[in-house]
Amino acid sequence: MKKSAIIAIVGRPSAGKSTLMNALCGEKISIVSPVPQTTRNKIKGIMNDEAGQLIFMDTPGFHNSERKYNLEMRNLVSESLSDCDGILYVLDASRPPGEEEMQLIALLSGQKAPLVIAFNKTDIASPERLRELLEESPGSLPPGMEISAATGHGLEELKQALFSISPEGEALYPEDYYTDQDPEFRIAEIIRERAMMNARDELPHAMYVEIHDMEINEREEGKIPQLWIRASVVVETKSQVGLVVGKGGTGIKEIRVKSQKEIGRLFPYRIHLDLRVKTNPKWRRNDAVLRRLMK
Ligand SMILES: Nc1nc2c(ncn2[C@@H]2O[C@H](COP(=O)(O)OP(=O)(O)OP(=O)(O)O)[C@@H](O)[C@H]2O)c(=O)[nH]1
Repeated sequence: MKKSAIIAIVGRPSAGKSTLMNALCGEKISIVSPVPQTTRNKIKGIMNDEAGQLIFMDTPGFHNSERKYNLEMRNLVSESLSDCDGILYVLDASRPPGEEEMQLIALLSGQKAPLVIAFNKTDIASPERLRELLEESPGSLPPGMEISAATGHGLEELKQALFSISPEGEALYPEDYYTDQDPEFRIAEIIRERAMMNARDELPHAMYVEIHDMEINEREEGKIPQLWIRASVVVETKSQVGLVVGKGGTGIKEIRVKSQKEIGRLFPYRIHLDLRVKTNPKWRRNDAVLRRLMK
């Protein structure tokens, strides 16, 4: 009998959860960025294997902070843990463990779901300090496995460990599904990722993408139809608009052209992206916007 499980991925911001999920699922599902805390949503990646199907819920980066934005994140982490069959805890071997790591370990020690622990980034650092930390923790935690999401080291063993904690069952999704995200969401994520790559230091967290309109236009016989998208990069202040637009509009043009190309790889259409930049001051303190972004 095959296995079937929902696995929540937990770990500090930038531990490499998104990179790992992409490596395991073989498709670009959750956005990857060198800036911490880019995963705002509960995104599912689906891995099909001879042994069965694992559905990953990529939880947001866990942050020990009282700010409203981060509190919403923590609630999401706890929510994800309560409706899963197993938990994959990813630790970053290249960073010293801080207060956040201690809190996560405490949170995970109290969970009912079986746990697999992975020390990531072992291509650049040794996980010895993290190993000691787990051994010292009062809860009974399983030993960590050494992996590198970047090089693929240890990923086969990790898959086996995940299947070993998974219950038997029928696959929940057809095998050719790799994500259940809707196209609008994927498009917004691609544009957001592009915009973040272009942005400077403080900007990324102050930005989200809104899709206003999408339309498929049939063209002449024999030509692929056009997918027309109207979207905005939304920032908090006027000065940030300038940063995104860039000198003579070069910044926003680059975001538009590169996003268009990437969206074109996902959908069987010729893509036309109409992209603007607008402001929505203080959106990070606005409950309605936060709820929509975290749906
Ligand atoms: N050297 C090395 N770098 C890695 C590895 N895995 C991830 N990274 C890098 O670490 C950074 C953060 O990776 P992400 O996958 O975005 O991390 P995350 O845990 O999903 O981050 P949040 O979305 O903020 O929670 C990126 O620059 C990755 O390229 C690894 O195994 N080795």
